[in-house]
Amino acid sequence: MATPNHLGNHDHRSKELPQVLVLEPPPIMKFYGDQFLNDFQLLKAWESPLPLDQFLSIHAQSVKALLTPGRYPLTRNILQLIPSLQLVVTTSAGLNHIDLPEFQRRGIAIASAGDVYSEDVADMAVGLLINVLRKISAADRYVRKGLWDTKAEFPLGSKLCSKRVGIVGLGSIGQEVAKRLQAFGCRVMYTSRNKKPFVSYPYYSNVLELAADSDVLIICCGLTEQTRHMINKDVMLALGKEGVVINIGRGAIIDEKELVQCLVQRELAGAGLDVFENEPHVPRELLAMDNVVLSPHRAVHTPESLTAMCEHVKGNLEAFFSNKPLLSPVMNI
Ligand SMILES: O=CC(=O)O
Repeated sequence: MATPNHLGNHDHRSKELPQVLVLEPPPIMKFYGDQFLNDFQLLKAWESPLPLDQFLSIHAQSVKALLTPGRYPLTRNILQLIPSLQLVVTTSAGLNHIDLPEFQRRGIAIASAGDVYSEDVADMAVGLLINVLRKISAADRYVRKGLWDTKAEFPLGSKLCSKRVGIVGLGSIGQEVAKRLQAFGCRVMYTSRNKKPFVSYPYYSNVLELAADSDVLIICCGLTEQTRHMINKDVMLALGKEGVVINIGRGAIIDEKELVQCLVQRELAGAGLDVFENEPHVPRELLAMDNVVLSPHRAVHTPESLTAMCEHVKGNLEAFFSNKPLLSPVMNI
C-alpha cells in the first residue's frame, strides 16, 4: 500500500477521486480502516507532518467535504481555514461539537448519523435501567468477591414492569426506548421540544413536571444551550428518593455536580450513565457507589452499528458528489 505524502494523498489514482478531508479518524476508521472509502481521496490531517493550519491551507480552496467524528469541535476558526467547504459528514448522532449557526451562515450542509445508532443506544438505555434497578453489576461484584457464601445478604432490586418512565427527548432514540419499555409494561411519558402527534404517550411541556410524575428519567435529547444542565437539582429532587436517572444523551445535560450530591445524600436511588460532563473524567464519588452503573460512552457502538455507519457515510458522500439528496441531512440548523 502506498504511504501518504505530506498532502495526505495516498496513490496515483487519488487525483481523480473526490477529495474528503478527515481531521481525526472517526471510530468507524479505528475499527474498520478506510477501505470502505476507496472511491474517495482521503486527506488525513493527522498523518501529515505539517501543522494543521498549514495542512489545511494546501486544501483550503479545493476541498468540499469533511468527514468527522462526534468529538472533534468544528468551530468558526476551523471553518475560516477551509472556505471551500460545502459538506460535513459527522459520524455522530449528537451535533454539539458543531457551531451550527456558523454552518448556517456559511451555507455548509451537514449529514449526521441520523437514526443508524438509535436501536443500539435504546438497548443500552434499557440495559442500564435494568442493571440499576436489579443491581446486576453490583450482584456480579458480590458473587466475584465470594460474598454469596457469607452472611452479607445481597439487597433486593426493584421491578421494572409498571415503572413510570419519563423520556426526555422523543427523537428517534427516545422513540426506540419508549417502544422497548412499553413492551416491559412500563408507563411511558415524555417531554420534547414539541408534542409528537404520532404517539399517544402523555406529553409534558415541562421537565420538572415530568420528573415529579416519574420513577425514572431517561435522557435521550441532544445537548444544546437550552438543554445544558436542564436536569438540575430541582428536577432531581422532583424525581425523588426512589428515582433513577439514565443518561445516554450527553453528560452536560445533567448538572453532574448536583447529580453526585443527590446520590451522595440519597436524594436519588441510582443512576445509569454512559456519558459524562468532562469525558473521560468520571467523578470519584460515583466510582464507589453500588447504585450507579457506569459505561464509557459506548452506547452507540456495536459491530453492527459501525458496519451500518460505514455504509451510511459512504452513501452520504456519494450522494453529495453526485448532486443527490443526502441520506441524513440535518435540517434545522
Ligand atoms: O454519542 C454518540 C453520538 O452522538 O453519536
